[in-house]
Amino acid sequence: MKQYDFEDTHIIKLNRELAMETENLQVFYGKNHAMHDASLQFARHRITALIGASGSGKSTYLRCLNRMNDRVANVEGAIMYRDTDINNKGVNVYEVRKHISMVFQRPNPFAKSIRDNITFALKKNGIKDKQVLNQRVEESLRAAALWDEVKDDLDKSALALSGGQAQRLCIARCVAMKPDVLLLDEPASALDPISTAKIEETLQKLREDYSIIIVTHNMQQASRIADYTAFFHMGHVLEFDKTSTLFTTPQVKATEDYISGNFG
Ligand SMILES: Nc1ncnc2c1ncn2[C@@H]1O[C@H](COP(=O)(O)OP(=O)(O)OP(=O)(O)O)[C@@H](O)[C@H]1O
Repeated sequence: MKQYDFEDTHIIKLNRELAMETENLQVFYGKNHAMHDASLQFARHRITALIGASGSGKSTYLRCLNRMNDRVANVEGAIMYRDTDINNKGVNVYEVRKHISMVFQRPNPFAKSIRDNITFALKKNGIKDKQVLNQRVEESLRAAALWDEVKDDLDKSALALSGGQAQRLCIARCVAMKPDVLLLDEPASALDPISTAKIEETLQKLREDYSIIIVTHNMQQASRIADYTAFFHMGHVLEFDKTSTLFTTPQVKATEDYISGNFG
């Protein structure tokens, strides 16, 4: 693999309302220093894509943002959300995840009905009123662009859905809890192009109400949907800019090589 200067970086600061930001985030898996000094800002109600080669640390970074790495890694530095450093060990992780919610690469619906997939967490959080629950089911399925396809099958098993529908159900399940930030780890990589297009459309609509951070291997996807893009390389964030700028006039050699396919 080509060697790049990790000091050669271009990270813009955002002059707008932030959803969250990290300051000097470091991640260690035992002795493996997997993320170095990552300082990034995420704009509110915008989509930010995290791109980079396999093993560059995108998922490691994303998982820190709602404390999913707690049991597997040592995470240092600040993760600021609404004036609170949520990397502080005293912070209630379950509360954090109500605000900052994660959708995984493989759709993972519960072996329950479509309706129960959505209402499960709501009920656990004390919402019992049937009318409120029904309303939340419809709202979140609509937000995830799934309502029209499943409205007559709400009591059927979620396991009968196609991969693309199941992934949109997982998005609806997150949205039902009304989080602030949605983290998505390659949500379309296991899906066919039509389902991928639906997910992209869904994310673009969701941007009106949510701040979205998405890991993707697919540079076309990043350029289609993301307002901002961060380029990761070997555990370093080397470039962060508006997506259109990063893809047309990258400032860092490693980014330029990566997006032009001249990498590795
Ligand atoms: N749970 C873990 N335990 C130990 N090491 C890990 C763990 N998860 C990731 N790593 C290591 O951290 C580094 C970054 O991996 P990570 O999965 O974050 O990269 P990535 O850019 O998301 O890759 P991919 O695109 O293949 O998912 C790699 O060296 C990987 O081996």
